[in-house]
Order: sequence, then structure tokens, then C-alpha cells
Amino acid sequence: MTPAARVAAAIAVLDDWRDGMAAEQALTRWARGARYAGSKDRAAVRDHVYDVLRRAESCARMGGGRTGRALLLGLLQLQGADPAQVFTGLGHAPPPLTAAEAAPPAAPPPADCDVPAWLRAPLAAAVDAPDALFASFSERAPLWLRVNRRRGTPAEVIASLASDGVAARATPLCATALEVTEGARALRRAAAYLGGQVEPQDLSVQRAIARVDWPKTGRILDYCAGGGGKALALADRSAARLFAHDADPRRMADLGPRAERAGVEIVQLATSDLQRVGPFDAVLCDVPCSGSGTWRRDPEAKWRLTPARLDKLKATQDAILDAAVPMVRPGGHLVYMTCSLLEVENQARIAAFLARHPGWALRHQALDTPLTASDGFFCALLTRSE
Ligand SMILES: C[S@@+](CC[C@H](N)C(=O)[O-])C[C@H]1O[C@@H](n2cnc3c(N)ncnc32)[C@H](O)[C@@H]1O
Repeated sequence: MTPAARVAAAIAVLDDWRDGMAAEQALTRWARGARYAGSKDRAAVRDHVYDVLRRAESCARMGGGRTGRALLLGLLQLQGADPAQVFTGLGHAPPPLTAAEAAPPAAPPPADCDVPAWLRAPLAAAVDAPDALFASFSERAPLWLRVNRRRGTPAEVIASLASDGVAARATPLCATALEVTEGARALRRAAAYLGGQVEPQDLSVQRAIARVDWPKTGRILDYCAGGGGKALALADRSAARLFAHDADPRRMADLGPRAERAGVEIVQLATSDLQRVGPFDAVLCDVPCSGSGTWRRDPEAKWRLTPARLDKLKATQDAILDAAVPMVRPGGHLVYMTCSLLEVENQARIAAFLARHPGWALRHQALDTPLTASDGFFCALLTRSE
């Protein structure tokens, strides 16, 4: 596909999105009907779509509307490209620009227009430099890997990845984290990935896991395990026996193969097993949240979040913490994590928990943001009195 044909494809996908289809679904639908598109074409179309979703309001204002065509026109203007070179009508390119579309673009709108208005103040309160945070939401998130130290040192992993076309570098911010600087799309074919030496995991998540003083022995439960990313990272930090649970066990489908690749054992538990197997020395609750810390990766989420949905998430977070209490042995740890930047999902949930549960103490809580590490990620460690 030519670059202009990729833009035309992204316009069609964004029209479906504007009509209410989820972006992933719209991309899949387009790809099914575009058998001629190679992997580079699919990646380029996806990049255009996600670049728009991160800055949908800016693109609409620049492009003069909310159709896929207007959004892509706005994106090209924001990127400083010449839309007339793309909107040519030649081959599979989008039709030529109208006179109105060809007029010189306006100045770019302020970055905060791409943050829903009701969330600007609560997000600003989470950081020292709100404008820098809002600007960061327009950028693509870097890809971070976690080195599985059972399988190699960071230096060995960097060398192995390089031989498969993936450039990665270490960071002083976390001993296990590598940032992929080139060749991200080759990762899933790289020997280091297939051999369990690395797993994709954001830098901020790795820092949160590293901050907690996990029990070195005994038993740890990952209560909201999903695909098991946190449980796998924990296996690198503690010799405790690891257990995983999720209210929706189908979400743990990948955990078995991932654990096998990493060379670790994680026992999956059904909800009905918990009482019999517990209590645990530590219980990790990586709860459902707004995902406001990961909007660079999942920009659709910021346009979907509503005050009512946020209230429902807060109630779920409280209910999960309460359900975890009887699973922690006296003197044990309860670890609370979200990928949210919002105080109401983080510090406020911990304060409410402490008010409901005398006999628990807060040991530490910390928030990383795109300004201090990578994703927004919150972690609190609570301990139960003996
Ligand atoms: C943020 S995700 C967890 C991600 C996972 N820890 C990882 O690292 O990939 C939250 C998970 O909580 C699960 N969940 C939702 N309500 C729950 C509940 N009441 N009890 C346990 N798990 C729940 C969801 O099914 C979802 O998989």
C-alpha cells in the first residue's frame, strides 16, 4: 500500500469508530477485508488511528470536523505534513482537498483539549507539571521489557535481542527494565522472548513491584491476576509459593503458557478454593480501574470514562479490598495497585480502607507517572496487625 492508501484506510477505520465501533474491532474489520495489506501496512494504519485517538479533539478542531477524513486531515496538520501530498485522489489515495480543507491550518489547540474537561483538575492534582502530563498523553508510549533474571542478565538479554533486530537499553530507574528503542515489531519472534528471558511490562509497574518488601517465603496470592503479568514479576522477587485468582478465570488463559516460558510455577485457584487454601502471607490486588495511567496505549479509554463509571470502579475497588482482608494472615501484607493517576482511585481508596478496617497500617504508597517513569501506576502496601 502507498502511504496515501494507508491514510485512506485509517479514514475508513475512524469512520467506523465515530459510528460507535471499538477501534480494535474497526481495525480487525478493515484488515479482514484488506487481504492485500501486509504487516507493515496494518501497523501503519493502526498507528494513524491511534495517533488520532490520542489527540481526537485537537484533530477535530484542526481538521474542521469529526469524520474520519477531517480527523486525519487534522492529524497531518498537527504533524506538520502537507495534506495536499496525501489527499490527491490518485490510485487509492483519499479524494483531493476541497478549497476549505486546503486553507492554511489554524494554530494547534492547547494539549489539555485532549483530556476530557471533567478530568483535567483531578489529573492535574496528581503531578507537579500538569501541562507536561497532558502533553505526554499525545505521545506513543515506549515499549518496556522485564528481564527474567532466572533466564539471563540484562546485558545477555540486550545482546540476544540485538541479534534478532530488537534494540533495547537499560535504565537507572529499575534494574530489571529495558526500553525497546528499535525493532519493537520483531519482539515476538525474538529468541529472548520465545525463551522466556523477557516479558513486555511497563517500567512503572516494575518499579512498583520492586518497591514492595514481599515475603521471601510462604505463600502469595495474586487475587486479580488476569494474564498474570504481576504474578510473573513477583516470581523474580520472592521464593514464596505463588497463587493466582481472577473473578473471571478466562482472563487467566495465558498465564499457564507464560509461566512455562518463564520457568516458574503459579497455581491457579478458583474462587471456591480460596478459603480452603488461604490465608496467605501477602495478597496482591491489582484492581480494575480507569486506566488513566495508560491512556497513551489505550486512548479510547479516556473518551469512554464517565463520572458514573468512575463511581462504579471505586465501589469495585473497595469491595475487592474488603474481600481480600480475610485472606491475609495476621501480620501479613495487602498490596493495592492501579494503573490510574486519579487520587479517588488511589490514596482515597486506601484512606477509606483504613477507616473501615482498624488493625491495618499503611507502610507506604507511591505513584509513578509519565513524568517520573512511564505509565501512571499506583501501589500501596498495607499490613495487618498480628
Ligand atoms: C487490572 S486487571 C489485572 C491485570 C493483571 N494483574 C496483569 O498484571 O495482567 C483487573 C482484573 O481484576 C479482575 N476482577 C474484577 N473484579 C474482581 C473481583 N471482584 N475479584 C477478583 N478479580 C476481579 C478482572 O477480571 C481483571 O482481570
